[in-house]
Amino acid sequence: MAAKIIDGKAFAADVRGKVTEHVARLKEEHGITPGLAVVLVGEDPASQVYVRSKGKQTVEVGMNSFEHKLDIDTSEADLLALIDQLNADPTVHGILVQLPLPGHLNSDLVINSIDPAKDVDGFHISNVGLLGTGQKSMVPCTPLGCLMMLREHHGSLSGLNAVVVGRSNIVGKPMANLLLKDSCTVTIAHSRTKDLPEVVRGADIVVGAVGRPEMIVGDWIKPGATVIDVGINRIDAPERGTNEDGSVKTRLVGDCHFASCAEVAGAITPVPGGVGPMTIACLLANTVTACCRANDLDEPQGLTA
Ligand SMILES: Nc1nc(=O)c2c([nH]1)NC[C@@H]1CN(c3ccc(C(=O)N[C@@H](CCC(=O)O)C(=O)O)cc3)C=[N+]21
Repeated sequence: MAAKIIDGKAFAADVRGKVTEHVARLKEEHGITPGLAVVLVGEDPASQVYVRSKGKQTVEVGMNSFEHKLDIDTSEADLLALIDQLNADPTVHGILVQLPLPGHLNSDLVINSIDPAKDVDGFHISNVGLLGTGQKSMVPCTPLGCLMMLREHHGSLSGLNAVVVGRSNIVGKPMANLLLKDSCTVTIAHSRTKDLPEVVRGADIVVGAVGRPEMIVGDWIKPGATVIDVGINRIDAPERGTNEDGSVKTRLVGDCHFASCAEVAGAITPVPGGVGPMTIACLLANTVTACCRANDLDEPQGLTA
């Protein structure tokens, strides 16, 4: 195995350390405690795990965590009323509505009702437009985490060929905008791209965000390229045996086939332990950034795009 493994867990711990220092300074020098509100509608088990993890880490870095758990059949009006209340609450600097929402709720409408200044996910159309035009915005957490790891590994990204595989609003598109802003030559590819392997072979930086388990294989990777794997896919792992209830055990894999990619790449992020932990760390970083902006204070260095 040739590639350097980029340790997202360690990197995330480092980001949380910086966030902790900033939070302490905001408290001491200004008497302000940043606050993050997380809204979860319904009881999806995976979402519950993420929300718990976010709340725990928010408290660990010294911020206030406000969790709002709503019934699965909550009406759109009630959800919008809660968001209005959080928008108006001066102790809340960041608002995250856990996605996906139940089908009867219009997620575009809900997300766009969040005050853009508190939109720590960076999903509000106003933040999307600001990022797309190179203006100051809230930047989506997953692409921001990927960018931080890429900058740390490469120093400058200027002139590098980046291929983003996946065109989602939450990862692919904002990732492409951030890479463009750092002067990469950017291609957004996806599952229907003609001759996708050949397109990926041209990349110095490959970002896998297509949501298909282990689709990107070593044979597609240019020797020495950096591979950032955003995918989190749970697949059956019969080699691990069965659970007590007789169901087959599972494991997490990325969108990149780790073993074969790692033989060719110069550096690669693992799954788990890569992009995932950085996503939550960047959510905390965005909350501090939002808090500083709301109070006309200098923003933390190195925690924004
Ligand atoms: N409004 C909104 N914003 C989000 O940012 C958001 C969301 N909704 N809905 C769900 C997805 C998913 N997501 C993850 C965050 C951390 C890990 C993470 O830390 N994963 C670990 C462990 C994974 C595990 O063991 O299950 C890892 O990759 O190492 C994964 C996934 C944020 N999301």
